[in-house]
Amino acid sequence: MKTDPALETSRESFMEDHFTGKEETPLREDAFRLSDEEKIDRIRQNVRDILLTLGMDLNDDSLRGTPDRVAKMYVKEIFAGLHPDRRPKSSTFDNKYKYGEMLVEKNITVYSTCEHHLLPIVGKAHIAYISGGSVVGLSKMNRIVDYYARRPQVQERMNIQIVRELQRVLGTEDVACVIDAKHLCVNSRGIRDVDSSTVTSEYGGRFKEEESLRREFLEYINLDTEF
Ligand SMILES: Nc1nc2c(ncn2[C@@H]2O[C@H](COP(=O)(O)OP(=O)(O)OP(=O)(O)O)[C@@H](O)[C@H]2O)c(=O)[nH]1
Ligand SMILES: [Zn+2]
Repeated sequence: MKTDPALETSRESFMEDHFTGKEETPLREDAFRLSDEEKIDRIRQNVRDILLTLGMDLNDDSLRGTPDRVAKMYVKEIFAGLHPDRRPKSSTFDNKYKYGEMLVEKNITVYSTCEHHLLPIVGKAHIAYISGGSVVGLSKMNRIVDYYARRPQVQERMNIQIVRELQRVLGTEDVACVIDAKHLCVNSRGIRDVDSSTVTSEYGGRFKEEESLRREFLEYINLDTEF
């Protein structure tokens, strides 16, 4: 594990050049004014109101704990990735073995929540990068996906956020991510098309420039995509 000053500088200049803010989750300025416990208290009451409005009897044994369960689930689980304190610490290592080919971490499970309907998005993310001097622990890629998934999301933004974070951590633009996911707002309600899924991609650096690299990546993850 290391903090290479040259890499730090390249990360900083990368951030200045590329982090435009457009891919940021739209948050209010006072998003973290309330503590988690205060948020849970409020949401518990809000969920209670929704259920009462729907006519549910909250004295029923099975329903009594629902407002509390939902409030805790929102704050501590499915939307926990809104809090910057929960951004995973991604340790990097020297690429001592000089591995110069792409590394692919595929079939990373994605559980997210569609911000339009607050229904689940379930799928797989596939990540590739080419080391520019440092390598990242494999599990950190899964952790980065999980962090950005635990927010109200649209798939396109989540895809870009994952790539930007890995570019920052690795100090290289040569990062790619493809996400294939089912949106329950499409599958279980509305148009109710249970079979459709959504594929998004974000290619940085050499992946954007070199078709052969994109093709190699897609071959590794077995997706046939036309360019
Ligand atoms: N681009 C994008 N759209 C999404 C995502 N998740 C859900 N949507 C879409 O957001 C749209 C919201 O459209 P609206 O017309 O406001 O909502 P709606 O009346 O519930 O639409 P229907 O789902 O068609 O019934 C829907 O078409 C959803 O399929 C996403 O991750 N990315
Ligand atoms: Zn939706």
